[in-house]
Amino acid sequence: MRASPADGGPPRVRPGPVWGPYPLRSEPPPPWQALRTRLRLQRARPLFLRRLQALAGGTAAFEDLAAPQWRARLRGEGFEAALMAEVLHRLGLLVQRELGFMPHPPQMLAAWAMLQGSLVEMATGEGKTVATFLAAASAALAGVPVHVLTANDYLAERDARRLAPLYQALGLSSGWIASGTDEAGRRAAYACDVVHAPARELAFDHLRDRVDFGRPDGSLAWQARVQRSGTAPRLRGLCLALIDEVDSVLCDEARVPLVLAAAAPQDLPEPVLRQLLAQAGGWRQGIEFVVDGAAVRLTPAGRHALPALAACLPRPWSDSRWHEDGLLRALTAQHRLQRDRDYVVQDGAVVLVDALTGRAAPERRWSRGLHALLALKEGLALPDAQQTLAQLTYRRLFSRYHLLGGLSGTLSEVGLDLALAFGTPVLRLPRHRPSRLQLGGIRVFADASERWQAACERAQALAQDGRAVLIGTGSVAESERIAALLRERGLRPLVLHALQGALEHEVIARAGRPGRITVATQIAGRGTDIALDPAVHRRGGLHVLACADDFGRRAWRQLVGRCARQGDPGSAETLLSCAEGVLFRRLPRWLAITLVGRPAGSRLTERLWRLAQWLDELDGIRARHALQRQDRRQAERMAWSGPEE
Ligand SMILES: Nc1ncnc2c1ncn2[C@@H]1O[C@H](COP(=O)(O)OP(=O)(O)OP(=O)(O)O)[C@@H](O)[C@H]1O
Repeated sequence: MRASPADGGPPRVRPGPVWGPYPLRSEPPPPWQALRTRLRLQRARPLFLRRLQALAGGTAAFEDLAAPQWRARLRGEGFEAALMAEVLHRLGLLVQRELGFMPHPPQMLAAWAMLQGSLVEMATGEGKTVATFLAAASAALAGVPVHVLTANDYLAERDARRLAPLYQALGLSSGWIASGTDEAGRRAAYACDVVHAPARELAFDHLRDRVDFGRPDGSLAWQARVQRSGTAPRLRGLCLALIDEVDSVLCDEARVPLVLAAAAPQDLPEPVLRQLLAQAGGWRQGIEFVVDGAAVRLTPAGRHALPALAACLPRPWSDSRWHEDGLLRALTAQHRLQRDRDYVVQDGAVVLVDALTGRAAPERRWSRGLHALLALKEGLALPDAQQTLAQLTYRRLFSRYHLLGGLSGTLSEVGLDLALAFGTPVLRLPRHRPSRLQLGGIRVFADASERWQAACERAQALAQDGRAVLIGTGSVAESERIAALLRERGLRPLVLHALQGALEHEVIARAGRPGRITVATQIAGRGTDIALDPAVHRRGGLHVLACADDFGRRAWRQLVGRCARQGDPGSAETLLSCAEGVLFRRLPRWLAITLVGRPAGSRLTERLWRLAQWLDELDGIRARHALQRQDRRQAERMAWSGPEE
């Protein structure tokens, strides 16, 4: 393991912590900290920008940063505005040499604000990758171990590979981790000054350290355990996290528990599971049970039928409470979870599809027998059961970092939520260049088939005109459906979804060509940078067709943000069905139907759709805070026993 900063005396990075051998913050900063940070940023911002301006056209060179006195100044003075302007200007010169463009002032401001403990909203396509590099390199020069966290393997690898020569030029080491990285590779990456990793991988490595060495509090007992084990912890502490698409990680994924599990013998006998599936298969939706959002509930008729069915099972499974619980799960497997929407079958196993990103998540499993029920439903071999070793949520993990920074194009909707949870303000930065996005409004259709037909017609017309088209859908199944309709018209769409994994970058590389139609789930909604062919640029750029019934406001903004990036031209329109998704769930039926056929620019449609999305977001915020409270209570209860973080 590489020496921690504490070995050579802790860097005096202000504001911030004294880095310990494996430092952890015991509690997240209080909410009022957000206000303090915001005021500090507001006060120092003019000075920072003036300094930056004064440096432009000067004789500074990025090679200066290799000199020990710059590192010493950063360690001693911390990330103060005047010094940071000097450092960031020099790092900008390095970016210019390696990538061919000078970072613009909002990118520099974003980097500085993150090092002050702020989250930053920068419009999609404004260059968050470079802003993150500027912050990561500055902190690494100060001797702080940096974790740059992304939503998935593809983005971690893409950014790490692209930025590696820049880190190298500064004499810094960098590494990256993906889901397939082996133990030695992980250890080598964590020993680097900057490591790029998907948030999930880092969280699991932290959990593994927790299981191997106990609570990493730097105490003598902990140090003794580390020494006895003969190996070192994988991570060098939770010092600075820079999270790309921070709202996705801290809000959308906040409710997904990260469970470190080991294989255990299957405790549910296969014949019992098969019987439950058969019983659930004979039940009808609306008669014996109803599907209510994500949950399945029994109707009075269903309850009435329970005792007779329970009696068919052997003891102890015929116990009424166990049977009801098992049957509800079997109903979920039979009727609520759908193949190619909620899960896919890969290499003879059921693989969960992340509802947010549309990506396959092989490391995630449904608990309490549901995964086994799905495998049997699909005629696959029964998977091993899992035993929980440790568990954690992203909110708990990231509240343990000494310094938390992050960027996203969509933060304003959740600014208050994040300030309350992490004590971090959200700084909104202006666009560097005015947006050339042409928003084509929203059209509502009576049902999904009508909408898909309209989307096909529109995509065909635009493709014939030499534009590139991106159609955003809500699921793998929807993507396949519209792709089939397009093929019937003699078109050859590219399809980007959960089943492709490694092919993702190839699809994205071709998506900006003239006449190209790409169909994608939310997989394309974040971080995807579609390079435009010059011919497409001349024709008006990429056109996004958002067929986004279930998209929240942020997911929709991210999808639309795939076009009109960095001052490019681009356009987008939204096609909704009032028979499903957020309009169906949140508006009375009669009201949703009145929106069908209204002109695309209708203010009423726009307002009602936004209201419906806002109600969904509000429910999400409530649920996240309830979970966080529960998480804290659980952690307090379990503090003595070890497995929870
Ligand atoms: N200062 C700059 N000048 C010119 N081009 C830039 C600049 N900064 C970044 N870019 C380019 O802009 C494109 C978008 O950058 P990037 O993918 O980092 O954007 P983003 O803000 O992360 O987008 P998203 O929100 O969609 O993830 C990239 O091709 C990048 O090379």
